Amino acid sequence: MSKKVKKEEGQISIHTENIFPIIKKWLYSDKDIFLRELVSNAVDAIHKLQNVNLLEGLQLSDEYQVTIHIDKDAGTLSVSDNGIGMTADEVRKYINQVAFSSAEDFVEKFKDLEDKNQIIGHFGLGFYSSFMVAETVEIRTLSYQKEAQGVHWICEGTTSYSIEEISKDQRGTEVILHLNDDEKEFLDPVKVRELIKKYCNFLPVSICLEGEEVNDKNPLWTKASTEISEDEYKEFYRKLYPMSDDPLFWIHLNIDYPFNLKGILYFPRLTNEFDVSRSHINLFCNQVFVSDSTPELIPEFLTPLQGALDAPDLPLNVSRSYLQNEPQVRKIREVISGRVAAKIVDLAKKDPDAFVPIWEDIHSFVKYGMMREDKFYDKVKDQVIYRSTGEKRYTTLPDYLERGKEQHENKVYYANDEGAQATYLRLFKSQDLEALILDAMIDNHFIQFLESKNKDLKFERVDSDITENLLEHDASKKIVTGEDNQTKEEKIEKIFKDHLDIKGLHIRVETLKDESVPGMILLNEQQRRFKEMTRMMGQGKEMPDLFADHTLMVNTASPAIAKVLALVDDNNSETANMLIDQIYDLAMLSHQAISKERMAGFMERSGKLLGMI
Ligand SMILES: Nc1ncnc2c1ncn2[C@@H]1O[C@H](COP(=O)(O)OP(=O)(O)OP(=O)(O)O)[C@@H](O)[C@H]1O
Repeated sequence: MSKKVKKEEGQISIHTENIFPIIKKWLYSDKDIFLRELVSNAVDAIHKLQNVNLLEGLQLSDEYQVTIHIDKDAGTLSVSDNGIGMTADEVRKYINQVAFSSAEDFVEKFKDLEDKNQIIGHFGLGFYSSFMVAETVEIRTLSYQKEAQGVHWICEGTTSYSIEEISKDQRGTEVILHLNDDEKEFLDPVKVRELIKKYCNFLPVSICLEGEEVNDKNPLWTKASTEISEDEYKEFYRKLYPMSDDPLFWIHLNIDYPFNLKGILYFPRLTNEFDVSRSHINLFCNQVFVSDSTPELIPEFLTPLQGALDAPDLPLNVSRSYLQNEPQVRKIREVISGRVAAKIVDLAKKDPDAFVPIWEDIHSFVKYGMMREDKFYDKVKDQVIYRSTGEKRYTTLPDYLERGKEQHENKVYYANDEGAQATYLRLFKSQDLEALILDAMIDNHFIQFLESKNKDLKFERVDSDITENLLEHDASKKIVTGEDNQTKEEKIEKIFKDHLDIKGLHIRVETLKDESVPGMILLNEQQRRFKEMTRMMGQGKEMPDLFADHTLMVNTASPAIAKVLALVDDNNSETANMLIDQIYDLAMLSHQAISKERMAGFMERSGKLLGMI
């Protein structure tokens, strides 16, 4: 029981005389948080009373509430609670000694520190932060204890305080801030409401401003996922991110061991306006908002995740450097990565068709995550799906390889530009060969990565070589013609080589099963990849020419090639050469790689050829 005080004046036990101005100046930029601190203290006081209530069976049955009151005439803002209250001794102990000695520690520790931003996170500001906006602070409090006497404490922004007994009927504490002249914005209910919404929106106790409850006491993450409908998840998302489209999927975390972590993480629908490079998670500590910029809590590849995380074991004034060095934060990241992987597996297995549109939105992140984290790779690798030219629009890699086992064991044919590689894809299709479409920015790296993970696996772009399956192997077609003892193939090769005098161009003559394509360009897979990589990395430097080395594959099955031969036999080399140029230019055009010089010739020649029909 506290000893009786009539009126007492004393010195707050701080040795650093100028502590108030120093801290005020240092913390100026983040002064809003005083309201969060006071409301958190009020909620704590209510929790303490609830605990005592349970332990001592007091059966205090009031509606617990924190009330914020603005008195414009008096220039005050007050935060009241009907919590546990304080006796005079407790005020001396917790306010004069505890609150102020932590302030003193703070000054001692950081007085030489240059970077002010680092300071805020290190210090539990607590009650003391009131002095950032108020010169004079009063506390009026009545302890829950029987026969407790009301206490009035006042401090006018110096190290002096006074404390005296008052009559107070209602249990609990009222903290009254006499706002400084330049802090009158905190007398505006709109501003105060905005601050409560920001910092205290999900606190578990009613917070009232001007007679109205402002907060949502039971945010969705505090409920069991089994009790929440899909619509409720979406509604909560809209509450956090108004104006956003529905999220793609979400994960509800409810972890008690080895640490406490609750929350709902949403994978958003990504639009052009969405900034994928910064963190979007709201971090809470026991439902008190802490920060919306804590990229350390989320694996880098999951930066787009949105939602709320409540980590009660982390300090309220959490700092960047704390998060970077805290082993628990690493574990949180691992848990999140594991849960996202599990969710992806679940979505893919449960409804493969519904998974497709989700995959289209998330695949780049998943692939990036697989390259960054082995564990993540192992968990999701069998769920990765690829767009395919086959009957089913999407396939997994094992399924694709299984289907093509006879024709191309361990080899994956792919296209990364359906337009430019249309001829090749058509050829593949005509022979019932399936190719995958890997046309995202990340796919170049991802292919390389998959090959390094699976030593037997080879990816070949459809235009990198002519697969055996597309070739006609009929020996009778290789019969020697004419007097010069050449095969038809040798003859065609010579005609093309003699006329197309282009640097780095090789001619290869084949007979395809399909006769519709007279010629196509082949680019060696490894050379092309190497050049593409060099291009990607060598910004500003001279770019390697992807076509410095290329092969024109001439298809003897095509009537156009037969025509070239006939024209040569007829000694009409002028028209034969026009056809050869046209075949080469068309093949280059399909790669969008025809040179400016050749383009003019191509257009002119096309006109002439049309006139000859
Ligand atoms: N509204 C209140 N009702 C009852 N006790 C209070 C109230 N506000 C503050 N106190 C007491 O004063 C102490 C000091 O408060 P202060 O906010 O400075 O630090 P804290 O809440 O302990 O820690 P933090 O720095 O994390 O806020 C509290 O621990 C509590 O015992």
